[in-house]
Amino acid sequence: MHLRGFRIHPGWFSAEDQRALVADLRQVLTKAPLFQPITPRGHKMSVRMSAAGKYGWITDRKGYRYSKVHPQGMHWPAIPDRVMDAWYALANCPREPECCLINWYSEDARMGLHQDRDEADFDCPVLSISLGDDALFRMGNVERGGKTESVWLRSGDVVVMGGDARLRFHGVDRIRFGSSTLLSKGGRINLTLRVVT
Ligand SMILES: O=C(O)CCC(=O)C(=O)O
Ligand SMILES: [Fe+2]
Repeated sequence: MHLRGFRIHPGWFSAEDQRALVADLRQVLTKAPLFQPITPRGHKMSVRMSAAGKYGWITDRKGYRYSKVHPQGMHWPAIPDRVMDAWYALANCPREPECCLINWYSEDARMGLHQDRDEADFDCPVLSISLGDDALFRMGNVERGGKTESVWLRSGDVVVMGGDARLRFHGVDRIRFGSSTLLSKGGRINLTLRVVT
């Protein structure tokens, strides 16, 4: 995909680092369990979510927003150091991420085209880490509609979406269930690091 501000770092996390990262995330998820997000219109999203950091991104009947607390009321756990390392190495941004959103895709999960625009500072990129099964990622335009381009993201890949790519519509059409052995039950985890305020 040739788009200014969109960079894929294939296999940035080694197989060993990916396993360590999954162990880190298991710790996070015991403190902040995955939940089923509901859109403001009342539809269940097919991914399950949680977060680490000062803020998590949540959605329910009241709307999309960043929140300092999990839907069950607790604060979010700290962002694992291994995740922060990717930000320091690749984000090229003087600010620290305030949210590590965790999306868990089971066999039939997908994510419709959307913009990430609930953050205050669009000069900072969104950094995305893929773990587990391959995902067909689609990138569109700053407005809905028009031509899109797709790319398969694999376990260990890190994507930086900044500059011209920061406010483009994007989504995940599907995962290739069982394509990776990283997660014992299959599926995919995506982490996105965001500067929120
Ligand atoms: O799962 C992905 O690769 C993308 C996730 C995403 O776009 C988001 O969480 O806003
Ligand atoms: Fe997004």
